[in-house]
Amino acid sequence: MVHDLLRPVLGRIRLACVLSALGALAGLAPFAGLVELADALLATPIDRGRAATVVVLIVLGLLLRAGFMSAALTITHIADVHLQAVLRRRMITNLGRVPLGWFSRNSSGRLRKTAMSDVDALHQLVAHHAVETTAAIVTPLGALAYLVILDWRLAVLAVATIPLYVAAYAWMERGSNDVLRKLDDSNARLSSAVVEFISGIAVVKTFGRAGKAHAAYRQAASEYTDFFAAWVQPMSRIEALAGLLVSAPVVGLVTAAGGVWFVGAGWVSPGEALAGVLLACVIPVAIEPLGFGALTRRSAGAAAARIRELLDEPPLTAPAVPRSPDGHRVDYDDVRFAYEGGQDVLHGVSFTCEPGTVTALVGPSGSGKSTLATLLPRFHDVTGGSIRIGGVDVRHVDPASLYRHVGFVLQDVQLVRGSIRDNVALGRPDATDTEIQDACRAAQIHTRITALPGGYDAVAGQDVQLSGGEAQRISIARALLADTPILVLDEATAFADAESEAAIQDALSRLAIGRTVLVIAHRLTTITDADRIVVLDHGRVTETGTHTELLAAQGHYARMWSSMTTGSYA
Ligand SMILES: Nc1ncnc2c1ncn2[C@@H]1O[C@H](COP(=O)(O)OP(=O)(O)OP(=O)(O)O)[C@@H](O)[C@H]1O
Repeated sequence: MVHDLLRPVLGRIRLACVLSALGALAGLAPFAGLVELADALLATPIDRGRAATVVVLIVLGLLLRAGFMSAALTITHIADVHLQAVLRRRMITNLGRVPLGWFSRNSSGRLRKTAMSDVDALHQLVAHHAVETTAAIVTPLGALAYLVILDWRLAVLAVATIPLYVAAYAWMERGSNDVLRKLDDSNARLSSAVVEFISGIAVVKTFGRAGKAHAAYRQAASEYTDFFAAWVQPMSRIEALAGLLVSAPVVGLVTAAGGVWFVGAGWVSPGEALAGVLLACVIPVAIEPLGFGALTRRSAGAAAARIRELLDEPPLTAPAVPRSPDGHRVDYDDVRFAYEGGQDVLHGVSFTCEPGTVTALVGPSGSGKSTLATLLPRFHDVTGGSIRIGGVDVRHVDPASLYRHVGFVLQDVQLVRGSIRDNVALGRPDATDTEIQDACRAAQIHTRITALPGGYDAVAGQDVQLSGGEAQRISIARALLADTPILVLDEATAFADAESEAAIQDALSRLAIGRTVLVIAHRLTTITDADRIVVLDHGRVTETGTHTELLAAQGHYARMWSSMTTGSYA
């Protein structure tokens, strides 16, 4: 999976690995040089010429190592920047094509994490991991090969303490899967206690249960700490001891003692024994990055999975030969729909919105009003039947041009990070200031904007925090300016202050003039003038007609109307 994501930079990473291997080998040259130097200095008389040449070669080796390594890291860092740009571009392109309903399921926090942190998590992998791992493998292998060439016994001596270290680690790791599973369980209990405590804090406090909720969190936290400490304390002692076995002083001491013995036995020269000691000390340090590498691979793997998921999100299907709607009549024809993996929430809904009329969807909470309305701008695609605009199935209209026909003002208004002017002009970036201001006047938000310190240049979310009602009026101004012939509106419910609500209703009425409007009605009082009311219940149309007709029919709507007067319509 990770490999697949790295494809655009694999060639560069491979080149960097070759350079890193060459750097690692060049880094061993000084050790070979030291053997030669020792031989030259211990010779009688001292071989000055050879010693000088060897010093030059040692310096050259060090310079080559630095040169190869920095070239390798430069290449991988450039590759990393390139890959980040490629991945972010691909993510944005794909997110621009996924159905809008996808964004309701996925929080912007999650998206931001993937686009920023997860892409960053690949940095270690691309910029450092391959280069450092190559060096970590080539350095000890090269060192051992060199020692074997000098004398195989030196190679054995150099790695003498490593089997003990591995044995200590294996002993420490025994049964760790079981322990890690228990640790995970304990961690999950702690996380859920934290989430419960934080997300429910308002309710918990209101009902005076803060102490109890806090106690549950404290208990989960102390269980986790106790368990972790019980597992980690003996391990850290063993780890410290095992670490000693591969530490430079211990390795140096063991190899020096062995070296003295080898020289005494006449197997190696003093210079060769010295190289054995030095290289034995280098090996544990050189292989250290291999341990971190596992961690890097694991976290990059998890990040890659999340990135992959975003990139693989299927786009909204686009027609091979797009068709243009003929007029603005909207037909729902036997529409069925089920959310992913769920049961049908709409069971064959049919009705028509005539051009220039207002159609209101009413029904109890959960009856499918929002689902039905948002199928028109293709937040999701129907699972059965069809929705047509001007006689053309919405799936046969080019997605980009669909939004020139259908606009929407929903309750969950998204303001982009930019000036108020940019936010209003989102659908028509070429709009003049006068047009923008006219739209804002009609949407009852102009006066509020001009009262802001920066006016139309104030940046939403930075210079100014707009209330839900204000943000909705901005989105109404946006829809007015975009001037789409068909509109999906979600009637305001959530705003406590009556003035703001009246302003929104007034703005919505202006917006509706002359368009084909489908409005999700949460209260019946606001839609008594609608040209047509479609009553939904459990995903089915139970009645349609005008307010007067439906009251006269004395059916579902009439019952809702009368219960509303007692305040029980949801
Ligand atoms: N994103 C979703 N994923 C799965 N099921 C969903 C989703 N959104 C809504 N539903 C389900 O679809 C059904 C219809 O919901 P919908 O929001 O369309 O009803 P509604 O009439 O608009 O309700 P309300 O007036 O409370 O907004 C409900 O059973 C709801 O649980």
